[in-house]
Amino acid sequence: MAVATSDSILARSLITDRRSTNFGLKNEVCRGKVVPCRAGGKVKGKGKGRVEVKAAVQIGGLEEVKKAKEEMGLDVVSEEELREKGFLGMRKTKLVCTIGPACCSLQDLEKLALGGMNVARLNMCHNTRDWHRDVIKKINQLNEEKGFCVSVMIDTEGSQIHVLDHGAPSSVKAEEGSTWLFTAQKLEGSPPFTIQANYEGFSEGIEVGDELVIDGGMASFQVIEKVGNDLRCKCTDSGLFLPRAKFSFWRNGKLVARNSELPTLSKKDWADIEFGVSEGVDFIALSFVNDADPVRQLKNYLYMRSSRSTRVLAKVESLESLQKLKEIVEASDGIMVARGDLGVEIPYEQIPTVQEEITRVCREMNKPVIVASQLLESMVEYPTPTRAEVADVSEAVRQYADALMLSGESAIGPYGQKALSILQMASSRMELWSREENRQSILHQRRLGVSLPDRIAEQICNCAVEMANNLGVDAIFVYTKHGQMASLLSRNRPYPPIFAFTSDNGTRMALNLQWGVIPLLVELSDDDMEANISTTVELIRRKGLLKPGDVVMVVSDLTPTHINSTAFQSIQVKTVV
Ligand SMILES: Nc1ncnc2c1ncn2[C@@H]1O[C@H](COP(=O)(O)OP(=O)(O)OP(=O)(O)O)[C@@H](O)[C@H]1O
Ligand SMILES: CC(=O)C(=O)O
Ligand SMILES: [K+]
Ligand SMILES: [Mg+2]
Repeated sequence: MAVATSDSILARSLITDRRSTNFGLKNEVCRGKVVPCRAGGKVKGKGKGRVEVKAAVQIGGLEEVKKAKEEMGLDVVSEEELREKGFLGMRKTKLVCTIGPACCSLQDLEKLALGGMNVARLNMCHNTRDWHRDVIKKINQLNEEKGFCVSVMIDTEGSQIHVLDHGAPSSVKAEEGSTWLFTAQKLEGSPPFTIQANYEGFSEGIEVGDELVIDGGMASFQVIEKVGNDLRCKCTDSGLFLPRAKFSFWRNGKLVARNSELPTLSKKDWADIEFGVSEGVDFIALSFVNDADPVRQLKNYLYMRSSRSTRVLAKVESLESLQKLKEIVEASDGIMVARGDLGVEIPYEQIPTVQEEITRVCREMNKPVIVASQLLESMVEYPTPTRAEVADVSEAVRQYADALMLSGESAIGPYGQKALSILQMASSRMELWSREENRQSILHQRRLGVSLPDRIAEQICNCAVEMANNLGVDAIFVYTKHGQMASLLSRNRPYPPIFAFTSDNGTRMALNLQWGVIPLLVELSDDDMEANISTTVELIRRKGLLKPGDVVMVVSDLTPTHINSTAFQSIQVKTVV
């Protein structure tokens, strides 16, 4: 298959390559007549356009178009966005909100859904299972009754050395020069100058002279004496102990790595996972993954439980996980760059480059990536973000992260909805900017590498996106069972949005996390691709969202059940009439 430097060559090479069975393409690759155009040229009807694409089938006029079930189509938020901003104006970067006491009522959840929340995250570190169950119930209710499409993620507690909740007051101050006892012994109440750790072995291997850092720099201590398993420490840099403050130990400027001693999946985590499976959550995010083993273990478990539609995300938040990044990405269904805890384990100044690297590896290996923590941290208290926070959000969007996440900003802050609208506006703005930037220096797919197992599907999607960008089509329609083709298209970060039609609800909810993908649940035929195309185009057209002259690129990978059926993998360009 030719990789061309201009759309016309690409388009013609696709059209003339009708025999391309050696590439696994049994169907026609592309239908239509293409004349040369400049990159970014817009295809619209016949007028003065430099490109003319004729639809092989007159969409909309077909008698056999099935009456699509309204309730299964487009979610209300995407529909409204499309109506207001058109195809190109649709936001591509997905938004995750952590649900906490500040936003757990049905009304608050609805406002977040309306504000563009794609995934609701429940952090199992906090609150009771009944509380989490109640939130999940409300989200399901909103999806079913009001036409939203919000996926649910649970985030495990994982094992980490931290300060036990010390009850009121919520924070304790350590002054420089003061001496403190750190212990894992169970104590009555909160004795002064004493800090309780959650893990008995917290001081194993720690020596006098080591530095003990709280929350990655909130406060620092020097170990001056070891008494049994307890540590007596002198405060060298004053600061606060917040609830569940994290410990890290440093020696000669290097982290004394401790995470590998702790299980990634504790008994409580397994119980939380069991809870998540029984509640039918869409994603399970594993905290403190150090290598691929716990990810594989959980995926096997889900397979055995016949809960294959639950996707497993690995949180990268330890030094160890960075050393095993590729195997973790490969084993998981997606990654979260958990910058909060990562900042406890590596020096702050390394976070931006580490984030960029993780984002790059995920895209190369075709796994969605969430950038999380402190995106708009000051909004936990204040109604406006700092300019630096907006710049950080925009940088993550420019890096083409699949999703951005709010933590305390939505869970406990009074300005959660506003924080969400800032993520939404900042992403839309930066997406527009990057699109313009890319038009000038077209991103070559070579940069993505060719590392994926399904090379045919990968190549089809790469070419389809290049063609879609060059032709300036309005939307890409893809028909997919497990979401593979939709995610391969998303990986290329096309200019137009990707409407992914699937008959599998698990696939629909998982695709909610993928950049630029609008997942729709529809009944699809395994054998009749033309019927699928006309049904779905009609679904969007009847809502008044596709107009005559709009151009849709159609990509499919549905495997037919009839051996003689020709529909296989195909790219088609269709003009709505
Ligand atoms: N369900 C909840 N109930 C009460 N408080 C919550 C809840 N979820 C989050 N919070 C609060 O919001 C803050 C930020 O939430 P978040 O869950 O993102 O914490 P985190 O420490 O970044 O995550 P992790 O524990 O996974 O590292 C927490 O410190 C906690 O106070
Ligand atoms: C999100 C999370 O777990 C972190 O940033 O540490
Ligand atoms: K967690
Ligand atoms: Mg964390």
